[in-house]
Amino acid sequence: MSILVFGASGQLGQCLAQVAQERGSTSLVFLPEAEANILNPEGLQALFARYQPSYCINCAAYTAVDKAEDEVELARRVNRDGVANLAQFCGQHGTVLIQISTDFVFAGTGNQPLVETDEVAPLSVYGLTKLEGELVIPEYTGRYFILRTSWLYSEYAGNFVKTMLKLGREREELRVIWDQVGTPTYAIDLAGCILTIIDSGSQAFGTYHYSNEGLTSWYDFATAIFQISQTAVKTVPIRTAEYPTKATRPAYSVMDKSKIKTQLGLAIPHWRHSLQVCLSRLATLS
Ligand SMILES: NC(=O)C1=CN([C@@H]2O[C@H](COP(=O)(O)OP(=O)(O)OC[C@H]3O[C@@H](n4cnc5c(N)ncnc54)[C@H](OP(=O)(O)O)[C@@H]3O)[C@@H](O)[C@H]2O)C=CC1
Ligand SMILES: Cc1cn([C@H]2C[C@H](O)[C@@H](COP(=O)(O)OP(=O)(O)O[C@H]3O[C@@H](C)C(=O)[C@@H](O)[C@H]3O)O2)c(=O)[nH]c1=O
Repeated sequence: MSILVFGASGQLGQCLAQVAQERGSTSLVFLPEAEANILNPEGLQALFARYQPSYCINCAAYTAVDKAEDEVELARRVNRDGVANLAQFCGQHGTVLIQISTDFVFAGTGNQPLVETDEVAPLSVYGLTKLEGELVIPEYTGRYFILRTSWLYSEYAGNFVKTMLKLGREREELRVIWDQVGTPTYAIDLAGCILTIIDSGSQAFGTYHYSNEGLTSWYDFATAIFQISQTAVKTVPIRTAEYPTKATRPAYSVMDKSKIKTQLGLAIPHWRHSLQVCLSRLATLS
């Protein structure tokens, strides 16, 4: 059995490589973007013909949330058209597609944990194009898992935790938004979830929510990062309006994970526990 991983050099792609190695999973094929551009149908056709994959994990995406407001067409090509290309080849080859999506498909105007069937209404170009990527998949295949996740961080690539650690060392004071509430997700845990889905051979296709357990604000998340890493920096809670950004983010994007926990029997770690794991790994790397 072979499992093709697209976007292998990104954050989640690298986490998948780490977890696959830890679990001794040898079926994953990590494809560099030069060989596996999801916007290149000829290249994809050759890869699918060569590997005849049982699963295709799409970690490739346009993820620069603010920049996407100015690069709408590029974001749409990667987040919608690239996904359509993969879904088409998956449909033709009987491959199960595992697509990663985002809490940013929601407007976040509520205050109750979001379930998979809740109304979507993205506030940003990134969120809209990720939603378009979700919607295009069933046009080509019914054999897919869409995993919506939120606030990914890890030892790899750029993310909020690494940004806070860097800024915490450089500055005396940091101002961080406290009126956006969600749940951080350690990308290593998400990678484990993806491999568990594959190992289970589950045919319960559809859309699922996955994050760590619990909820927090960016401010409380930053405070926890500094407390656990023993970084001495003053952290000031501010409102969203005091931190203007090009893209609008949802104010409340906590996702309910009952569906994935029930279907797969998953035990999901609390965000604070996983943050401790990540920070201790980062400390050994520095
Ligand atoms: N990061 C987060 O906080 C969250 C992410 N997600 C979703 O999780 C998934 C993984 O995110 P994450 O790993 O953090 O993202 P990254 O930005 O770290 O990785 C995305 C990867 O996709 C690559 N890529 C871009 N365009 C193409 C293309 N045309 N063909 C092949 N590869 C391409 C990028 O390469 P390059 O760098 O060269 O452009 C990059 O290596 C994405 O679907 C994202 O939308 C969901 C919720 C939260
Ligand atoms: C650096 C910084 C950010 N912030 C705020 C801005 C923003 O609301 C929040 C997070 O900022 P970032 O730019 O790190 O993260 P952002 O790009 O908004 O993260 C999102 O990425 C995409 C890909 C997703 O899919 C989402 O789930 C989410 O993880 O923190 C502060 O308040 N103070 C600061 O010093």
